[in-house]
Amino acid sequence: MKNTADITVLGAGSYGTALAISLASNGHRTMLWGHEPEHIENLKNDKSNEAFLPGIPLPDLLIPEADLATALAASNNVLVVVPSHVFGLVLTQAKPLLRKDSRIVWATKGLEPETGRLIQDVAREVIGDEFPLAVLSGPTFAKELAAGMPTAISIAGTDPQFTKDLVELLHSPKRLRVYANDDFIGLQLGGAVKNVIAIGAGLSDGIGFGANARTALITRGLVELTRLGEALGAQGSTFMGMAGLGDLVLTCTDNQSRNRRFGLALGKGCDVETAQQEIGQVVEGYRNTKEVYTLAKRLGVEMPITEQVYQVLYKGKSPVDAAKELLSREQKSETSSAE
Ligand SMILES: NC(=O)C1=CN([C@@H]2O[C@H](COP(=O)(O)OP(=O)(O)OC[C@H]3O[C@@H](n4cnc5c(N)ncnc54)[C@H](OP(=O)(O)O)[C@@H]3O)[C@@H](O)[C@H]2O)C=CC1
Ligand SMILES: O=C(CO)COP(=O)(O)O
Repeated sequence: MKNTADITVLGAGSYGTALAISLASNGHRTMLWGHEPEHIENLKNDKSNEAFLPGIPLPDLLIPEADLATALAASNNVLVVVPSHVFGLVLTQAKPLLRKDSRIVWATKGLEPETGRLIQDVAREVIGDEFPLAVLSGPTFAKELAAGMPTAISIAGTDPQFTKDLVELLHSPKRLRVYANDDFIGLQLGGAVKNVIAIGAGLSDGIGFGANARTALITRGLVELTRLGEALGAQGSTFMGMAGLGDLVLTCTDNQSRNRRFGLALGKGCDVETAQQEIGQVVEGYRNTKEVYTLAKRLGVEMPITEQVYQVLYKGKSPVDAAKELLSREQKSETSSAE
């Protein structure tokens, strides 16, 4: 009993801990693995994750664990919640320790660094084809989820039974509404692209533009996401749900979003490095911008907002010049898919 769990979470940062708290609060024995033994020791001693979610108690059914082999032996359900740039690395470390019946789900939002491939491609390359895969995504600030505030997410995967089991594990009639979705690609893409648009919304607000500009960015950002998604084989309707519109609205409008705060700081004149340091947690959108830009170029999909955010982050363009370029684009039909 001691070393078994209903689910193991890999990644003891803010979101991994929030999801582990949620699962344990639902009555499921949940092992939470983190790569820093000292951090895990602190979790055990403090019975909270003071570094990432200060003041929020860890339920008794949440078991912090520093040994990856022990964590992976404990359960066949493995929820990966590390930043996208280390997803492949963590899965490579996990591979020899996985059980034959392991099933892998991730809450990581992003694409593979440099190539812009979907996380599913990274997973398949590292662990092969035999393990069921799934993704969970949606508008979920870790702090609110951990505090038990009402939240909704979506889950999709390669194996309907795994998706169903994950919904059962995570769903709580009191706190967390979980929707099953059948668009595995769409759910992976939404979380990556919204990070880029959230930086764009932050840039706009940082410059001093208003609600009109922010809302136009959200709306046209949704068009960009849908266009890219459809080119990859996702369903356009997915992006009207939690992993598209839902997450875009959340992260473009609320300062809990690190991506939005990053954009805000740049819009006010801060440089990339200082802005990242001040935030102190992962700003996925910084890398995602390059990844989404690369993917869009490869597929020949036009994404003007992404292109301008890329120019600001990687080419030294000023946020004001990027805004001017977006505004001065040629006139066009709002609904034309041939833009
Ligand atoms: N926070 C949120 O509200 C949400 C986050 N997400 C997504 O969840 C993912 C994780 O983000 P989040 O938890 O917020 O990020 P944080 O920055 O809060 O935490 C990241 C965690 O990953 C750990 N980590 C870094 N490198 C490695 C590694 N090589 N092996 C193992 N662990 C490692 C970090 O450890 P260390 O501190 O030692 O570097 C840290 O504990 C991201 O893709 C994010 O987009 C999705 C929805 C909501
Ligand atoms: O993905 C998130 C909320 O759904 C978290 O957003 P940030 O990474 O911008 O903080």
